Amino acid sequence: MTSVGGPPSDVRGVPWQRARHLAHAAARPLGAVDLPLDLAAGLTLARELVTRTALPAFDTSAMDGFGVAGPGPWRIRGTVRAGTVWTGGPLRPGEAVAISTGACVPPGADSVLPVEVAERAGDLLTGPDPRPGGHIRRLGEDAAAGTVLAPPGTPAGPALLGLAATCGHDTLRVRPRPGVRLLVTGDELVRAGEPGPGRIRDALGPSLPSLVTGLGGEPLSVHEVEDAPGNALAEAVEGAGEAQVIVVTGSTSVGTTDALRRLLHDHEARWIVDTVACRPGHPQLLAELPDGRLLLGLPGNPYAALVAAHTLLAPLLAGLAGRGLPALPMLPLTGEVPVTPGRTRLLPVVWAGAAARVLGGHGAAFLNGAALADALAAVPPGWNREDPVPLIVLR
Ligand SMILES: Nc1nc2c(c(=O)[nH]1)N[C@H]1C(S)=C(S)[C@@H](COP(=O)(O)OP(=O)(O)OC[C@H]3O[C@@H](n4cnc5c(N)ncnc54)[C@H](O)[C@@H]3O)O[C@H]1N2
Ligand code: MOO
Repeated sequence: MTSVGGPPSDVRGVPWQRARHLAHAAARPLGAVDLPLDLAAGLTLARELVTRTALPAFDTSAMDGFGVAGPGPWRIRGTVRAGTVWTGGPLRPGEAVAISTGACVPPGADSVLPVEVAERAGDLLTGPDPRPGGHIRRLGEDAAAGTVLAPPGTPAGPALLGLAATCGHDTLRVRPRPGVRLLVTGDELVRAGEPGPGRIRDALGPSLPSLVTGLGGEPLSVHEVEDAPGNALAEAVEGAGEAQVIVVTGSTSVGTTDALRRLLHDHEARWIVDTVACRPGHPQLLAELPDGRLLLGLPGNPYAALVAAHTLLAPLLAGLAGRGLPALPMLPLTGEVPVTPGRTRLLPVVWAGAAARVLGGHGAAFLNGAALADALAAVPPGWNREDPVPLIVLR
């Protein structure tokens, strides 16, 4: 493919894995903000998570039963419930307290006897000889105070939020979701009902916002942009405002209406990727505008656009959020695997035991396979049938 504006040849026809790395490296992480835990959900840690207290913060009973000192039988001196502290002084050998799971073990108690194995008659307790330390979660046995529990770049998922609360944090320092403005080009597109002759339904306006959200971005708006005449695309790019990323769909190819490459040339954009050696999705592109905004061009064909979003947008948003390049698990493939010489082939797959099975319905304009897929397999050029392939997990 030729392209207007003469991007350097080393960014053209970039190998698929290299394209991912280039997109990730092009992103400078956004500034960090302190947010309450609920608002930090789904964002990315901008600094390490350190526990403020030891975990657990006190010797904790792991069972409902009796805290006992030394071998039995024992005399029960009282009760200690979760949330309270025993104030009756250290237990001496032969003494016990009734204790709840989660309660603070009194000093002197060296194990907890679960209620199921204990026999109580009044304040007399008997039971099997306890294992020293049995059923006690010792102060600091999970982590000492000040331990680093998660590095910067960790997503603030449900477990991390719970962990942060456990550690005594009310807020987290996180990087916000990168804002993404979506510009959908194509005069042939209609937005509702069945399309008439020569017209087709816009498949990308309805699908890209949730895709952006799933990749960690903030979809700001979807604008429909006229192909021609005039400079509607340039105006839309100018007007895209605060967005860190502008995604343009369609207009990536070399037809007379494909204004995007001309626009990048006119704006003296810095090319990062100009076409990727993959199928579909070959014409995708990524460039940095002089004001620092990143502009991503996705091919108009819907499955090609999806593939391209997972190739360039996912690493780009990860980089802006301060995350690492998304990891790609590997599995062998079953089913019919079309290959394209010299190009990575992106194919929809479903989980099939210890392998992934290739689905049909993956023409560049057809989303049927992708709609049913658990993942996209990235089959590299020169692939051997037995080799595991990298997978982009969709669900
Ligand atoms: N001479 C060449 N022509 C084309 C090449 C090429 O290398 N040389 N590459 C082909 C490939 S591969 C693709 S992919 C497309 C990319 O085209 P554009 O990104 O410029 O997109 P359009 O031309 O506007 O549209 C392509 C196709 O997709 C349909 N479309 C567009 N937007 C949407 C949408 N939002 N929802 C559903 N369908 C959409 C559009 O109607 C076209 O059928 O270029 C090839 N051509
Ligand atoms: O590469 Mo196009 O993106 O096949 O349809």
